Amino acid sequence: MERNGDDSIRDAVGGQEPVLRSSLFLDHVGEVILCLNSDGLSWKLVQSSDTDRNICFRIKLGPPDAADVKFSDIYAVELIDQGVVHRSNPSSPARCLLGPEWQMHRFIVHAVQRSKSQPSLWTAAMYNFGHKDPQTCQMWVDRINASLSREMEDRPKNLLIFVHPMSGKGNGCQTWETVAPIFSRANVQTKVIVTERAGHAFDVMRTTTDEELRQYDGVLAVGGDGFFNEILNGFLSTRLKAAYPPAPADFVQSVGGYNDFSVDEPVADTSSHDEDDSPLIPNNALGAEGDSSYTDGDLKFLVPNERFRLGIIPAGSTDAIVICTTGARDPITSALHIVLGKRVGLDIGQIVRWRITSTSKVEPCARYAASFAGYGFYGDVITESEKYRWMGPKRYDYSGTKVFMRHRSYEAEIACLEIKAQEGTIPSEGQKKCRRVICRVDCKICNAKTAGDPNVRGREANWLRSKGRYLSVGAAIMANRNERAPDGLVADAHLGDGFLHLILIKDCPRALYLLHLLQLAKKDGNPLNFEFVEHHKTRAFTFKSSGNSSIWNLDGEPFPAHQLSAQVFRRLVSLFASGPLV
Ligand SMILES: Nc1ncnc2c1ncn2[C@@H]1O[C@H](COP(=O)(O)OP(=O)(O)OP(=O)(O)O)[C@@H](O)[C@H]1O
Repeated sequence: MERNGDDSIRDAVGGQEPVLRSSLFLDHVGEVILCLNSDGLSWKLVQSSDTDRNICFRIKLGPPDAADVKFSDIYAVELIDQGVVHRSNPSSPARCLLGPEWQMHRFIVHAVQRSKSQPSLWTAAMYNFGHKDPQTCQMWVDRINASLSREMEDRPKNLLIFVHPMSGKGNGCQTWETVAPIFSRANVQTKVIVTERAGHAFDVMRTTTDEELRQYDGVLAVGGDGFFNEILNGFLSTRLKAAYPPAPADFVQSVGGYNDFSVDEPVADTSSHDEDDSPLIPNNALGAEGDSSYTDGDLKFLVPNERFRLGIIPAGSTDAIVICTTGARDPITSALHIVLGKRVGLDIGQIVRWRITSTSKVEPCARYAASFAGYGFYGDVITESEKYRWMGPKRYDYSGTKVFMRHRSYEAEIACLEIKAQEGTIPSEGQKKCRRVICRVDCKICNAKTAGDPNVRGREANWLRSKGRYLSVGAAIMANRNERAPDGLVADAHLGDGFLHLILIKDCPRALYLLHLLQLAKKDGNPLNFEFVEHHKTRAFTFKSSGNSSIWNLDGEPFPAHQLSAQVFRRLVSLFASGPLV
């Protein structure tokens, strides 16, 4: 059957009828038929592959003849000055087909391109189209912008940005300068604060009025996990109204006088976009009216708040939160997640210190952690590494080795809330057994509307207890993948399932502990499969040291605590990210 021009256009757009089409010139490709479809743009080279015009000595020249870009991946479109449009790729090693250059009126479509070998790694692609008629370019820009307006609803327009200049290798400002053009192209207004000292971002976040905060769609940290933790704590310290974590009766008695312990189910099932689809939030984190968003009239900013998101542009020494939430440790990838308005709900751990030392008086102090809380080895490494900040990221290797050689263990009492065995897992089809599922984009476990564990309520709560000498106690709120632990501390921990993973490493010979650490450092390793390792998936735990002083590590920052209790708030904050494509 004879094919006409419209058939080939329909082929180029996947069979659907385009809303608009024109013949334009695409830089480094040639003359293309550009189509505006309901979900994006597509184009096809005029008179292309049948004559193999852009294949020279079997070498493919330039971008593909036909391609498409979804509106959901386009973050900006702009008219630019009249200028050169190249016919084919001049940077190609084979330049035999390099045609003429044309002076044209032009517009650029800015979009995300995913790496084929590593889909979590995104680059900012530019498609430079030209036409001799400026009106045609203007019309395309207007039509694309009109189509993008539907996508824009969830994209940020105004952001508060904190830059830690000394983060990681000391290039926080440089990292921000690299990604700033992405924000200006996407028309995002930014207020940038370069921090002058530790605690600066915390103070600003804590003291910014709710009314002022409402002007922003979110707050970004250009820095590492510790810096993000500072912003998170400044944000939550005055805004989250929550009861203390649930605890066993003897623990409550030991810190006597505080009755505000939550023994209710710590999560409520509501959902994200309609009434039945807002974030899964702690009952006890709701405002007095039980409303989880802004209250009209009093301009109060209540948490959780789904519209308002936090974000991270990685510039730190570890960047585990970014790796777990975007799948890449790359500032450009993170910036693109942010301007495209990606969203993922993050579980947040609330850690309440009751006593700093065994002799100090009871003074509850709540802190929040997004990724990890650890004691023993982890607390010692962070304490030691603070002395060597000048070394940059290498300080962790140096301090880790020193602490490993010391091989100290600590006596402590730990209790964690028992959960039903199948909670947070997806039953395999046709099988009774539950399979382990790694958290990734559109994770079914994180999006599941579970009602929580009824056993958590009141007196039915069952506490599992452990007492002895430990090399470390770790509570992983997310997998904590990083360059030293490619699968993280707990490979199948989830970003938004409402659980943390408590890992108790009991005292054991140094050689065995080394085996555990080596498994952690290995891809597809099995660090939890040792007799001296106890692993509990839980919603809450308590800890009491038998020694005098002890240091915890919260998201990579030291936190002295002799006695503490902790709980997880399911999807308490929203982050500009979509989860990793692991
Ligand atoms: N201008 C500043 N000068 C000194 N310290 C700062 C400044 N701004 C922030 N800080 C502190 O530096 C600490 C560490 O920052 P950050 O997390 O960015 O770097 P990192 O420790 O190198 O990275 P990571 O946490 O990923 O290991 C934060 O807790 C923060 O309080």
